[in-house]
Amino acid sequence: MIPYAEMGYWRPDYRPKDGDVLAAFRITPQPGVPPEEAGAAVAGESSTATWTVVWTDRLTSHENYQAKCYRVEAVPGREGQFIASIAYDLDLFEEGSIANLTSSIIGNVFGFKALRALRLEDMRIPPHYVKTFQGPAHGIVMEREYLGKFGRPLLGATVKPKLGLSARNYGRVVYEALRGGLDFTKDDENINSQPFMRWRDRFLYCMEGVNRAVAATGEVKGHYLNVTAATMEDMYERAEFARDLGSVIVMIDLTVGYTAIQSMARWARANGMLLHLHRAGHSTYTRQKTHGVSFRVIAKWMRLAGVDHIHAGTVVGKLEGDPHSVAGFYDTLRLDRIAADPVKGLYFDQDWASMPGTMPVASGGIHAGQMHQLLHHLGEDVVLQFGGGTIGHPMGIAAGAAANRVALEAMIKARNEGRDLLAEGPDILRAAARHSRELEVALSTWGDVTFSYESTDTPDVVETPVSL
Ligand SMILES: O=C(COP(=O)(O)O)[C@H](O)[C@H](O)COP(=O)(O)O
Ligand SMILES: [Mg+2]
Repeated sequence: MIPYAEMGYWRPDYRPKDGDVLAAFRITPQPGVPPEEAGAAVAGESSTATWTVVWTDRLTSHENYQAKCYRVEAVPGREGQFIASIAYDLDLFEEGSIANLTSSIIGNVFGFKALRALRLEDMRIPPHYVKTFQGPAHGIVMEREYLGKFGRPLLGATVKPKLGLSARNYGRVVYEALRGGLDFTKDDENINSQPFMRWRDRFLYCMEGVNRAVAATGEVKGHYLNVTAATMEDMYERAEFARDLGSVIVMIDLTVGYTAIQSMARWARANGMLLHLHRAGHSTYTRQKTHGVSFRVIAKWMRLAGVDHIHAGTVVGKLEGDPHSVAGFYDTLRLDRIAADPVKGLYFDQDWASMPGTMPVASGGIHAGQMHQLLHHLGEDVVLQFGGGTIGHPMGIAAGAAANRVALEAMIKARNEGRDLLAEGPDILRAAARHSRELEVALSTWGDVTFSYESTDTPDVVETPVSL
């Protein structure tokens, strides 16, 4: 076997071009494999190479098409781990196709024997390639304009229990939560069209709940109707029915796959519907810190693919995610130009070339008592999604919704007055609760609930000095 480094995939002299796609891989070579050879192998296997030289290379502009590992650096404090920086010529990828991009970048290479583990930490998508994607069907600015809601995070709730409610009872939860003060309710990731509630019945009762809540409050409201299904034909049928019923938003799960997501994004733009993406399944490959794909890369791909919303972590809730890397995910989704920042796990500068932003959704074990932390960490352009933290309220669902709305508005007012949310947050909440029995009960029920139980996860903070 000819070493990949000798085949031209290790090129420490190479200077990336503006139009190159760049990737930062965390590599853990097998014992005895030099890190430069492991980096070259990743470059080779994710671009043109096979295990030996083939004569047909000479029929192509081979050197141009070879991905180039141009830097390998040891990760301080993590023995045996290195960051390999790899550049890919733009000609290697089909325009506007996440499927094609990923078949190269994460295609074969994660099973490669020369490596014990491999993690795709970040990518730089050059504006030349960004411009070939549709991007979010509408984006954050248009979403706010459609909804007429400005200056605060949006509020939502996932209907619980996840499975088993009949359509009529499900629609009652939607109505109660929306009339109580939320902007959105949401199907859970695994609600599709099961025997206990078929999709058409769910859509009808949910939209009845939405319409009654709109009439009662005078606000635009929505329910994310999950159109995830076995085939594109089924998804289109469900989405069209949602549109015909007057829904402002539909939802899909990450499990449907990249091509289906891009198709639904195109449909959502053509039909004036917001598109919500639940990242169901992502932790199977994002959570391990030495193998898999970082969620910041998934976030980047999904902004390109064209979703308006994506679940991106909460910092304080029940699910994994440290504050620095969650900040990196939110920046990736919302900002137009992002500077490399190793503390946030951002390895490269990223220029989105005015592609609209995707609204991050914070969901998973959050409640009104954390409102100061949520606003502090996550900012304003975010959907705060309280499932148990609405539907579990002792006074009922509408009361749970009201508690969240009062807590949010109190916190926005305090922020606008320049108060220190983290230091004064609990006092601000207690003061607001003097005028809101719903918030008072929410705080006494969940005020002490935190999910800071010892996590054995290594924080996903980047210790490497790598930046472009
Ligand atoms: O059902 C919920 C939250 O319910 P609850 O509010 O009752 O905890 C969402 O599916 C998860 O938050 C997904 O996680 P993530 O948003 O991290 O992808
Ligand atoms: Mg869920």
